[in-house]
Formats: sequence, C-alpha cells, structure tokens
Amino acid sequence: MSLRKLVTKANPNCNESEDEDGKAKRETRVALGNGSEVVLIPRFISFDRAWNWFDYLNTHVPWTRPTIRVFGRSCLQPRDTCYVASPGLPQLVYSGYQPHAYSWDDLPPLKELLEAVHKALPGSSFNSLLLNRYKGGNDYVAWHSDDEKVYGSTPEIASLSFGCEREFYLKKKPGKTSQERKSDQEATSKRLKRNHDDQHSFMLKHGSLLVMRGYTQRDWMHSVPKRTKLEATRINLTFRHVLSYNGSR
Ligand SMILES: O=C(O)CCC(=O)C(=O)O
Ligand SMILES: [Fe+2]
Repeated sequence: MSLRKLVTKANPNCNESEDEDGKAKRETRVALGNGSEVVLIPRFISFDRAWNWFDYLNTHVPWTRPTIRVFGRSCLQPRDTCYVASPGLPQLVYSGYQPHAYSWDDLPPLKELLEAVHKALPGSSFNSLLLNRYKGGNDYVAWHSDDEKVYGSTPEIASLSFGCEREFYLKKKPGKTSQERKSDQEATSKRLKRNHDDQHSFMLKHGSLLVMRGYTQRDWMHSVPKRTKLEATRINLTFRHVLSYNGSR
C-alpha cells in the first residue's frame, strides 16, 4: 500500500481524490444533493485480472435475453441478463419479468467478487446480483431507477464493469414539489438548458466500480445509451441488497 497521501480537490460537489502528484486518481465522489451520492473507483480490479473475470463471466454465466414489458408493449430486453440471489429472499420482478434466481453456488467464483466489494464498502451486505451483457453498441439499458420495493428506500448498489467501456448517464427526475415542477416547466417552455448539476456522465472502464447510494434511486434515473459502431462486449454486475419479507435487513 502506497504511503502517498490522498488530496481532495476544492469543488464541494465533486471530490476527486488523487495522489498528491495529481496522477493516479483513486476515486471520484459526486454529491448529487439531497442525500444522493455516487462514487467511482476507476481501477477497482487490475487490468489483467479484470480480463480473466470477463472471460469467466462471458463463458460460464447462463445468459438469457428475456422478453420484458415497456409501456404496455412486449419487447426483447436489449441486453443479456442473469440473476443470482441468496436463498429465501423475495422474488425480484422488473419490467414485468421475474428472473430465475440462480444460487451463489451455481457460480462459486462470484463469491470472491462479492467479498472484494464488501471489503471496499464497509457496512454493505449485498445478497443479490444482477448481471448484464451488452453485445456491442446496439445493446443498452434505457433510463430507469432501481427503485423496486424489495431494495428499500435508500439502497446501495455497487456496479462492476468489464470489457468494452461504456458511458453511464445520470439525470435528475423532474421535481416533485410544486415549486420544483414550476421551475422545471419554465425551463422547458423557455427552452432553457436544465442545470448541468442535474446531469452527470461517467465512463465505466474495464475493472471499474461505481457505487450509487442514499436517495439516488428515488431522485435520479440512469442509463447506458446505445453507441453505434461499437462492436465489443461489455459485462456489468450490480450487487444489491434485497430486504427480507418483513422489511428488516
Ligand atoms: O450496465 C450498467 O452499467 C447499468 C445496469 C443497470 O442499470 C441495471 O442493471 O439496473
Ligand atoms: Fe439500473
């Protein structure tokens, strides 16, 4: 472990922790306001080890491309998926689709990744994992929030990326209070640009870890948009904590 001190940039919304020589950035922390926060650790897993993980996941995960329902219509989900969960948890249902829950014992090496993520995020206790595979730039995830009831009101979600880097967008949901709604409407009708604090983008590199926490799922949406001309595959793992039936941890 290097003894070089971490220094923090002055911007109060974006603490970019860097080595004191300003080179190897360890993590970027973005305070989204009102109790929402995102943290990005660009090199969570080293390059070579991350490729080993990519190969393992690409070949051993039982990927499926399910039919989901979006705005009342059935369509093929624009990416492959797989779901792993500890036994006895409430079922996950999203976009009218209930994925089969594989057990951690079906893919034992995943426990190693789970342990590494737990170690990096003290206090976390993930018990489920949603895996996505984007086979080129036509595959994407549309704007959404992971605000399913099973995750509770302030879920921490840890997202590991492997393979082709892709952009990850965050945008603030339209205001809920009448004052917020009014200023949103005024901005739209005057064709004003929305506040740039209402949108963020991150490049999710091979081996990176992105963490969303606090009220990020309640107040923000995220997406990984299509990228034409991109052919390489990306695999993403999101670790989540599903609450037990009685709502306790
Ligand atoms: O692929 C990603 O980075 C995000 C995936 C995601 O948002 C999800 O599975 O809910
Ligand atoms: Fe998501």
